[in-house]
Amino acid sequence: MTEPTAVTLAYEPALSSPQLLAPWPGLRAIDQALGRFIQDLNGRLGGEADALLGLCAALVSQELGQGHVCLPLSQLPARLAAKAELPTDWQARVTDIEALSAWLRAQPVVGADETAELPLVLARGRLYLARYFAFEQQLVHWLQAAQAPLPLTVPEDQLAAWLADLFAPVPQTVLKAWRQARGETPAQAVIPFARQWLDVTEGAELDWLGLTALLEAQDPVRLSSELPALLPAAACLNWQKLAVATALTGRFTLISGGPGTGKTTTVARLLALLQRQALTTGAALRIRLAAPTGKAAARLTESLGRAIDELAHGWPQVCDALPRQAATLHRLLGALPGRRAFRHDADNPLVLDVLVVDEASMVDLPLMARLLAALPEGARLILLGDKDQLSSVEAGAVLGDICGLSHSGMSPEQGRWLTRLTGYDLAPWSQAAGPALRDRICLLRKSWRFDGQSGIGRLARAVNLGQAAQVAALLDNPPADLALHGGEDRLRSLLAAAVAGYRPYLDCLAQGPCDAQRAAKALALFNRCRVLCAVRDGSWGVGPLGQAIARALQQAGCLQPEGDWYVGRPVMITQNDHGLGLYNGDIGLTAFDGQRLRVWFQLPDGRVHGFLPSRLPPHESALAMTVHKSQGSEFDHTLLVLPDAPLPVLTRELLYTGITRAKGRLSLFAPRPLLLQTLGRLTERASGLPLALGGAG
Ligand SMILES: Nc1ncnc2c1ncn2[C@@H]1O[C@H](COP(=O)(O)OP(=O)(O)OP(=O)(O)O)[C@@H](O)[C@H]1O
Repeated sequence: MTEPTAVTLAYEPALSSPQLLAPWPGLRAIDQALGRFIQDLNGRLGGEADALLGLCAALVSQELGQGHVCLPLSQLPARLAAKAELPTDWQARVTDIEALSAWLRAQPVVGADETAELPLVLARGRLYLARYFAFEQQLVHWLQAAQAPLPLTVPEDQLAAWLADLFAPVPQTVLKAWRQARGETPAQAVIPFARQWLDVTEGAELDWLGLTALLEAQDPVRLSSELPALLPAAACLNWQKLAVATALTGRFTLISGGPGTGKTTTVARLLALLQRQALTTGAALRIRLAAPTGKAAARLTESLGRAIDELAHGWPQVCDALPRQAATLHRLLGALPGRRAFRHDADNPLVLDVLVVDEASMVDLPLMARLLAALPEGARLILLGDKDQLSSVEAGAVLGDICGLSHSGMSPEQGRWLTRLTGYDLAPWSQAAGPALRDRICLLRKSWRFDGQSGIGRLARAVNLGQAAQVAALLDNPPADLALHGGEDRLRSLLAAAVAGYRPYLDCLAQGPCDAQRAAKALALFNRCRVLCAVRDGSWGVGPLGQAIARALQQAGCLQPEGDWYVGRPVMITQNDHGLGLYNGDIGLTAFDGQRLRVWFQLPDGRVHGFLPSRLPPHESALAMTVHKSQGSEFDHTLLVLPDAPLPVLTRELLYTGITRAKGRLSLFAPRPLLLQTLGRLTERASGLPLALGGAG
């Protein structure tokens, strides 16, 4: 997103009405031009070329530049109040929202929906550029149609048995985990253990002595046969299992969860169940996997492949019929050079029965609308993502908007159906009133990756909930996997940590001429550590820090930066190149192949390929990258850097996204007060989607 600059909004003097506006902070040249165009057009269409209308249009355009889909009219008075020199009657014209709506509706350039083919749309109390309203409507219509339940093709009790099989605890795994968890006092360890590993709900009354004895016996056969009697289904709850059951009955399923909550594990089981159902009654389903970036597609390929392998022993034929290769959304849809449209659209739909899209929080409104348009009639869509991460770079917060509908729990009918399938007691999670779409949303709530002692997991949760006291306690007394460098010498600490973290990949590249195998190893080593910045500009931004790190690596003798291209330079692609198969966000390493320098990338199909630097699409150095660009990636050691003063981009979502990129260790380089202040800043993106889908506006 480009930083807005202050410009003067001046309207064509030939037109009537107040022509002014003196410098209006934050409006870009493009916003100003659009405002002027719409104001003029209104005059030409027989209305009044009113500067207030021009300003409204300019503000909508400005909002889009900041990720909002529309301008809620209720926000106009506050916007105008921020400005002292206004025509005296303007404040009065915008404070009465009903009168303002009526006035806007009467303008020739303003339509009530996208069918009017006018540049602006006023709907849901919000002013839109018509194109964006059309995108939003497309989503609303598709999602509403997808709410209709799909008929089951195999009997319910058969599905319940398959589900139970998919989620049955693996005795060896449970017993191994128990050996690690039991400690000195098994009687005390059993309750937290049962909650973490056996899906027992909080407060459930069970035969704890009997369960402890069974676990202590360490007999897998006994565990399999005796566990069901000790653990009645009504005392258990597994959100992953509910997500799989949910996906059976609808065209649309959204699964959201933080890192390690089992989204991939769940989708592997879900696809297995859908495929088994299909194979029992007819032909196999055509399933496709996709993600917004090449990196995210490669991760999905890898992690889903692993999850399918884990299932394969029990469901071999079904697993053979599951896909293992994910593509980028742009490749799936068939990007056309230089155009926003895709080869696949409503007239040329994709050929598939089920589409899984991972990292869906990164998908913006226009791309989501184009994706839905390209889905064939009757196809199922499964979105995976983390609703608490940063929203897409471009306008919209589709995943977050839809997830917001789940605040009212599930409908009682849905609760009863899921109880029939799982035996769980879902009455506490059911609520009569609420939007229909909430039944298609599944939130995974338990992390399987970060154990209770993990500082990263605890910090991520506390940040996500805005719990300043817990965050402060963790920072003051950090567990082994967390470190805060908040003092004056934090740049020195950061450079030392970056040198230590990047040295292994540079050593690997220094061992000899680079081929695909060495490049793959170096890329894997580079992925172990990453410096992530909250901002692009300023001394703590990506550019200056990247240069400082390069100098520190040079002083340490592991990098010889000469000219633009040198061995060890990591670069990130900033613009898709479908011909080469390189996508925005892909990261490559420069290395000498014995004859010339090449930049080596891992492609979504797993191959590693070296490109001549001159052939690369637009790119930038990547010794430091922004948190935004890191979405969809994870690193063993994440070095997260905040600037030294508050900025609008510093939000809770940004902090959470940065923290959750860390798998094993997180080092924070930020003043402590700024970190705590950031917790209180939440991103809000204006959109009419929740209201249109029956949620709170
Ligand atoms: N129900 C489960 N029982 C046992 N282990 C599980 C379960 N669900 C997930 N795991 C384990 O937890 C880890 C994380 O799971 P998974 O990769 O599916 O999570 P994710 O939400 O997709 O993670 P990411 O944040 O990387 O997208 C994996 O090692 C997986 O095997």
